[in-house]
Amino acid sequence: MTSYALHGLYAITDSTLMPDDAALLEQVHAALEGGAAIVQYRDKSDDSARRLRQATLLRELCERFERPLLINDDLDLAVACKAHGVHLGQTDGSVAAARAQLGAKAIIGVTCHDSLELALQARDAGADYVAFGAFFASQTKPGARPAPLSLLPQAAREVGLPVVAIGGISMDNARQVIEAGANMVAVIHALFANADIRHQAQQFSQQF
Ligand SMILES: Cc1ncc(COP(=O)(O)OP(=O)(O)O)c(N)n1
Ligand SMILES: Cc1nc(C(=O)O)sc1CCOP(=O)(O)O
Ligand SMILES: [Mg+2]
Repeated sequence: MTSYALHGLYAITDSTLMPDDAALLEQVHAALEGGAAIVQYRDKSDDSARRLRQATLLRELCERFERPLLINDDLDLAVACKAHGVHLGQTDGSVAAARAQLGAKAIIGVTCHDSLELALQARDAGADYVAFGAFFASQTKPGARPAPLSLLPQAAREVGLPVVAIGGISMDNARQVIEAGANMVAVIHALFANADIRHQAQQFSQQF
């Protein structure tokens, strides 16, 4: 497996904004053309056939661009579709189990909310990046627990892993989290609800 840069725009799919396979592929294609560095397939449905089909299509698309596809929540799906990694929330399973299934070169990311302590635990468990948020009000996840910008310089100094900022990131505020220490911005609404996804991805990518 190629080794990928954990830096730049981290595009996360949304099944409401991309209701079918064609929309999903077209929108992610535009994000990749615009420079998205990482793609995450995030689908909360229980339609396992659709999830496997879409994740496999996305993995093939990402490979054409030499960018990694990560699967949200679901290690079994990551294995089944031969994804390049998995993103785990605090109740989505252990880094050790993901590493054992996906191998040494897989990218494993962990949600750490607003907690440096959780990030240090994720690092010690073998994570490849840590994600903090929500830094701003999120349309996708309105109830997300808020995280302060002051966490980012601390994490950049103390964790020693690439840091992702998530939650309400837009072109109006991306600069703030990057200047505070984020290596990647994870975006759903401000990217995929935009009429020109390719241009928006370019704009985000140029912030780095
Ligand atoms: C890059 C990134 N960061 C955070 C999350 C959120 O993960 P989690 O807390 O498990 O919440 P859900 O996304 O599963 O609702 C993420 N998916 N990606
Ligand atoms: C999936 C997710 N996790 C968050 C967290 O804070 O952990 S915020 C969030 C939603 C991100 O979407 P948008 O860019 O539309 O706000
Ligand atoms: Mg999760």
